[in-house]
Amino acid sequence: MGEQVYIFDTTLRDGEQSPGVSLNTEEKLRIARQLARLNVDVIEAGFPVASPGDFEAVQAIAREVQGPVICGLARANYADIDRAWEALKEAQRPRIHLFIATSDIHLKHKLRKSREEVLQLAAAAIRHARQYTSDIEFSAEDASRSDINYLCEVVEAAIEAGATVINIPDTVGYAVPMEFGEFIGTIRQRVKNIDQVTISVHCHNDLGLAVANSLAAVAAGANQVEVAVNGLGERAGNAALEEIVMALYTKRSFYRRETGIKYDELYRTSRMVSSLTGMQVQHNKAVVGKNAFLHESGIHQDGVLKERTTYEIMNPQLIGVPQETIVLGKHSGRHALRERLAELGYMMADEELDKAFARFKDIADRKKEVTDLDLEALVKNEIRISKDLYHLSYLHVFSGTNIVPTATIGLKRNGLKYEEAACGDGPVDAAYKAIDKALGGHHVALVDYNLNAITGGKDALGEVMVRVQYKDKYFIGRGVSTDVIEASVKAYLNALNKVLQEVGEDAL
Ligand SMILES: CC(=O)SCCNC(=O)CCNC(=O)[C@H](O)C(C)(C)COP(=O)(O)OP(=O)(O)OC[C@H]1O[C@@H](n2cnc3c(N)ncnc32)[C@H](O)[C@@H]1OP(=O)(O)O
Ligand SMILES: CC(C)C(=O)C(=O)O
Repeated sequence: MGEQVYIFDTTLRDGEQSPGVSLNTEEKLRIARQLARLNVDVIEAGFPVASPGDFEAVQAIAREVQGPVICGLARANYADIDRAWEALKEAQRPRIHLFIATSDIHLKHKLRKSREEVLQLAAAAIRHARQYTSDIEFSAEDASRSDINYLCEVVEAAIEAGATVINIPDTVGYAVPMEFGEFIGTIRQRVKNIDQVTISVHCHNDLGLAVANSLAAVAAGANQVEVAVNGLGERAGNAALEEIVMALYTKRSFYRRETGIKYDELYRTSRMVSSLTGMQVQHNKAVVGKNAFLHESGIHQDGVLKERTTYEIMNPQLIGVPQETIVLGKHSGRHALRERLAELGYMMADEELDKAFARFKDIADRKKEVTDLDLEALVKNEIRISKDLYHLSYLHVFSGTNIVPTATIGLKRNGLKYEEAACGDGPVDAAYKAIDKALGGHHVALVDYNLNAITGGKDALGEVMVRVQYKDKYFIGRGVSTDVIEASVKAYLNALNKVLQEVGEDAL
């Protein structure tokens, strides 16, 4: 096979810039460990100067995760670079990723600097970073809307100053494939010593072209692609890791390039990231969507039964889609549960498995068969790392036609009981108001409420996901039960517990 294309994963940095996504350090560590198992080449762990939480997560990943290069983002200024290095310095293979915009629109309105000033800033920042490490990536933000002559000048200066990876981002997803391929080709032709560095691309999906543009760049000679699991990222997201990897593999006779990715970890990684970020994967999403390997119509089913490849260009087993050979129900034990959860991407410590097992048995008593979707719903809360302060002791709700919905709630915290009652527009509203009163009021706003039936049938589990906001931070809470009011209460309490765990009593 041909030359390698390096997979640079930015789920933990640009991916976390998805509106509404906020991961804590433990959750980021879990994702980073899984990315290492997937064998990505680079993990962009965060933007250390952005917040103490970001710094802590990058430092924890740099200390623990071996194998991939661990990268931290910094603007082209010394304070950002010093902070990034402080977080990265214990990594086995650290990389500082510096960026500054090169398009006139960004220079004029955002940076308020001349072309010459930006070129000098970029070069000085790279020289400053070089004192810490020889692995320096430089990104020309908004490259695809930059004047190509100026862009080539900046890239040349960046290489001269010591950058070892040159990243050409399509920051606002403005490029189209043929144009972007030619753009990369021009940079390769014009820039002195470009063959001495890795050429990277970072494409956004504003026009739905992030994957197509990245592949066009690979065909034109780029050898690093920046991606995020499930296509997460700012606005419409980044190029989806699983789509790039499987396109390069499936069309290897065309691209003649390879990645080091362990394909059978792809599905697991997608599930884990979806659970931890709360960003659901759309059913018809390529490669990892629920429908990606389902065949609905008769002619297709007939074809697949005769020969799978009539309608499948990828083998679901290759990417680790679990094959359901064991039916989980009330007679199943811990081993079967652990195995199935691992197949779904949930590697559980013994204590977590015990909790999940107890919840599984509870549900299995009420449902004949516990499906993969039920299981995921059950364990999602177990793997969102948080220590609950308030626990639900009891819930009574009166609701119906022509009566005012009323809820009574009993909560426990450190052995103390908190009980309150409230009326509301509906039973969920009443229960939430009762919780708010029991906590003595708080400064957290409910911004999103979603109720899903996990599987069909009368005995379906209801999964409620809420998103709450405290200042500029979002927290996701989940609750699962065969009773949707109980699921709603659990979800809200789960979110409030997370706020309290991270922010402390100031939130009250
Ligand atoms: C394309 C991308 O995805 S870039 C990464 C985006 N990610 C983030 O922004 C992470 C979250 N951000 C944050 O927490 C904050 O924006 C911080 C902590 C990074 C900076 O906060 P603040 O210092 O308050 O600055 P603020 O964000 O309001 O403005 C950005 C400043 O950085 C400057 N700047 C922006 N990019 C760069 C750069 N690459 N190099 C140097 N300066 C830059 C802007 O011109 C502006 O400067 P000004 O204050 O002189 O006008
Ligand atoms: C920092 C750079 C690589 C970026 O995220 C972008 O340009 O979108």
